[in-house]
Amino acid sequence: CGIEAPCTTKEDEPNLTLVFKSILNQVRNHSASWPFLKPVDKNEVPDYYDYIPYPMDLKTIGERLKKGYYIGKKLFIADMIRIFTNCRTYNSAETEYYKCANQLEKFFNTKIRESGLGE
Ligand SMILES: COc1cccc2onc(N)c12
Repeated sequence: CGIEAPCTTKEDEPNLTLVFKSILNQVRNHSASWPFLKPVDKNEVPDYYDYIPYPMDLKTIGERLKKGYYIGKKLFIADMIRIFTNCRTYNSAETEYYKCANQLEKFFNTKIRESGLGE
């Protein structure tokens, strides 16, 4: 759907929630997703929230998806990218976390392209 080919009916509109759900599940199942499955635990990492004002994780994205928060692709992509940028802000480049963020972002970008959500 777009200006050149407007959606004729509701059915034509790609069911974005299904697409986001599929991408989220594939990202969650990736071997590099383990640091990002749930919010960083303040007890484990006491200063994390001093450096990261807008935390994000895959569990939170799943909850937002269920609530219908992602009415467009930009909101979904922004939350996912925030996971990676937060991780690269808090962790230095040689850490396992930083490497997981880069690997997972590469995988995510591929899924976005494959799904046709990319530009
Ligand atoms: C378990 O995840 C962590 C533990 C400790 C520091 C962290 O920065 N970014 C993370 N995802 C992270």
